[in-house]
Amino acid sequence: MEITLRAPLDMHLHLRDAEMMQLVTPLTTETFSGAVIMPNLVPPVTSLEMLQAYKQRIMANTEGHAFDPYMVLFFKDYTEAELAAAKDHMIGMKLYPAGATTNSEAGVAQIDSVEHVFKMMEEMEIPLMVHGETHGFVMDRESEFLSIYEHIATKFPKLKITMEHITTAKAVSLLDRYENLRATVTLQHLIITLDDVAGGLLNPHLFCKPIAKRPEDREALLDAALRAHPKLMFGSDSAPHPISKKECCGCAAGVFTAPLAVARLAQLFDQHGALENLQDFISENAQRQYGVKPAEKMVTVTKTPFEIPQAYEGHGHRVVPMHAGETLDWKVTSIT
Ligand SMILES: NC(=O)N[C@@H](CC(=O)O)C(=O)O
Ligand SMILES: [Zn+2]
Ligand SMILES: [Zn+2]
Repeated sequence: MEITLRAPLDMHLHLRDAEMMQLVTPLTTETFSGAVIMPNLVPPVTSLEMLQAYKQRIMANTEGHAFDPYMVLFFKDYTEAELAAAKDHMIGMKLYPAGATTNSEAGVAQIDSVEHVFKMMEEMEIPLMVHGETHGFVMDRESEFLSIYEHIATKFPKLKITMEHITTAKAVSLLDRYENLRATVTLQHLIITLDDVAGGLLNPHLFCKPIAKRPEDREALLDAALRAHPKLMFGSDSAPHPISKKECCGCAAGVFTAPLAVARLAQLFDQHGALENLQDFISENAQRQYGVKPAEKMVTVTKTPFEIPQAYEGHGHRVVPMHAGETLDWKVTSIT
């Protein structure tokens, strides 16, 4: 059994910089036609110059694969002139509540203090992407943030807002209530719950922000993905960290899934008899939501064993993927 996917897109991806970027970039550009490149570098991508230089560094590491990096500016209080200059070079701006996740210290402390930026973005048709978590109790952070999404969506009805990496049933239900809200969902949040992270022996390689939630949340996310809800897009949130930052005390948040994402999604959709909806979930929904026309790429995935390595190594780094050492039932077998 096999399926051929046209132009897979990853609408939420961390490629990092320097040696780590050199190691992980080809692992995405091989199987994806395009990806939304998150700007939480150190320091974050906060100017057109930084964004263009970062794009060039990425393009120097695609190993010749056809690939479009959809660049993103780290949200801050920009002037109208700065936004106007950057607009055609980016797919949107990413808002991080200060301190909510990895490298977000330069994020926004008071969201109601930046509404004038939302206004400009709405007028200039610049999409807003959001890491939607409060600083509350870890399991409630996303739910508590939903009223902020509702407030922004209502006050700025023409602003397109992406709820990044949603993890709760309540977030799924917002998609049908607000025209201008859409969302990405990761691979891991369709598969795991908090039990897989911390219910037995602690698994640092499944620790990410937002933390995986309850079985009923996973069910709602999976149901929406399997029926390719038109406002839900695949965004891996593949977030590599060096092994020394994961297997340690004070583990960094982030799950590395880029090299297995397409194969694992095919396995998941097949298990649930929904393979025919994978094309929409992994590409068409994003094309329609963002109006992007991705690079041509046909990726054939076959029901055949795929041994996931214990780690991906190179450029002085070692990164452990999700499902390390396991064998998947599906594998990418041809890319043209
Ligand atoms: N998801 C994560 O757990 N980590 C991401 C940041 C983010 O997307 O919140 C990272 O950059 O490592
Ligand atoms: Zn995030
Ligand atoms: Zn992320």
